[in-house]
Amino acid sequence: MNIHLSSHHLIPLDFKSLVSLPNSHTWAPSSSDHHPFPDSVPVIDLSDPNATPLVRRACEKWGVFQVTNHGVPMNLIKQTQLQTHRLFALPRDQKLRVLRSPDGFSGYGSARISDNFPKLMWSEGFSMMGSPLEHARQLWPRHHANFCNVMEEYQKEMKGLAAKLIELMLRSLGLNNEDVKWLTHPQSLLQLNSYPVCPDPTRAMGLAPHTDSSLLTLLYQTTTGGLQVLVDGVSWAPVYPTAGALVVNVGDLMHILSNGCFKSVVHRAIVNKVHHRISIAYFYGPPWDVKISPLMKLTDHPPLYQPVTWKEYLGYKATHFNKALELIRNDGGEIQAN
Ligand SMILES: C=C1C[C@]23C[C@H]1CC[C@H]2[C@@]12CCC[C@@](C)(C(=O)O1)[C@H]2[C@@H]3C(=O)O
Ligand SMILES: O=C(O)CCC(=O)C(=O)O
Ligand SMILES: [Fe+2]
Repeated sequence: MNIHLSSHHLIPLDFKSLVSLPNSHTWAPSSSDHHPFPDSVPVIDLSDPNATPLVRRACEKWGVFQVTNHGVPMNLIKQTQLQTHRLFALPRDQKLRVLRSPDGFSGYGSARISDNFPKLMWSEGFSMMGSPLEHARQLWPRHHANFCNVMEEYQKEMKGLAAKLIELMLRSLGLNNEDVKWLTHPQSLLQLNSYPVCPDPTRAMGLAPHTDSSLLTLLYQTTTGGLQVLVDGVSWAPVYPTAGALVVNVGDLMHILSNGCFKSVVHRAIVNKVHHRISIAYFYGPPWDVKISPLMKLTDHPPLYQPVTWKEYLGYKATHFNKALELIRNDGGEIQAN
C-alpha cells in the first residue's frame, strides 16, 4: 500500500494527486528557519579583472557564489530547462519505468540522501551519468533525440565551465592545474530536480540540508527561487535567482583538497504553493578511484584530512552523512573509519 515508504525511499510520491501534506512528508520546523540572514551570496562577473580574489573570498567565507558572464549560451540553458519540464510532465508510470536502482547513478527517483532523514522530500529527480540515451529511449521511443542532444550539449558546456572555475579557484590559492593532473579525466553527473507545487510549503522540504560531495557543483535554479544556504550554522540565506547566472557550490572534495581553506556549503531547497520549480545540477569531481588529499603546498604537517576517493567518500556519506568529513579528519575526530 504505502509505496512511498519502501525501504530505500526511492520512489517519489504521486504529488499531483495530493491536496494535503501526508504525515510521511511533514517536517518539524527548525529553529534556524526563524533567523533569515541579511547578507546575500556574492555574484561574481567572470569577466571582472578582479574575479580571482573575489572567488577566493567567496569560497573561504561562503562556499558558494553566483557567476555571470560564464560563457554558457542562454539558449542552451533554456532548452535544457524545457527538456527538464518535458521529462517531469510525463505520466508517473512512465517515469517509474526508468527508476534508478538503489545503488545506481542514472535514472528517476528520490534524492539519494532521502535515506538519511526520517521524513520524505517534496521532490523527484532524474540523474544522468554520461549519455541518457538508454533511458530516454524508454521514455520516448521515437522522440528521444532532442532530449539527448540537449543534455549532452549541456554536459559539455558545464564540463568546460567547471574546469575553468577549478583553475580559477586553484590560482586564487597560488596553485595551478599541474597540482591536479588527475583532473584531465573528470567524473561528472547531471541531475534534474523537480519540486511540484506543494499544498503546505512551510511544513514540507524540497531537498533536505546537505553538502555536495563533489569538487564543485554548478546549479541553474531558473527564475523560481528556493535554494537556501546555511550561514554560521544558524541562519538560512536565500540565493536569489539572478538573470542568466549559475550558482557554484563548493563541495566536500574541494574542502578536502584545499586543506579546509574553502568551505563546502550546507544548502537546501524549499518549495512553494504556486510554482512548479525545477533545478539543474551538474556535479563535477575527480575520477572515482583517484585518492584526493589536501594539496601539499597548502598543508602543514599533518594535513587536515586523510586521502579518500570520491567512491569511498560516497560510502562514508551513506553511513555517516554529515559526519563524513569528521571521519577522515586527522585531528583524531571521535569516529574512526574502517
Ligand atoms: C555524483 C554524485 C553526487 C551525489 C552523489 C552521487 C550521485 C547523486 C548525487 C546527488 C544528487 C542530488 C543531491 C545529492 C546530495 C544526492 O542525494 O544525490 C547529490 C550527491 C552528492 O553530492 O553527494
Ligand atoms: O534545487 C536546488 O536549488 C538545489 C539542488 C541541490 O542542492 C542538489 O541537487 O544537490
Ligand atoms: Fe546540493
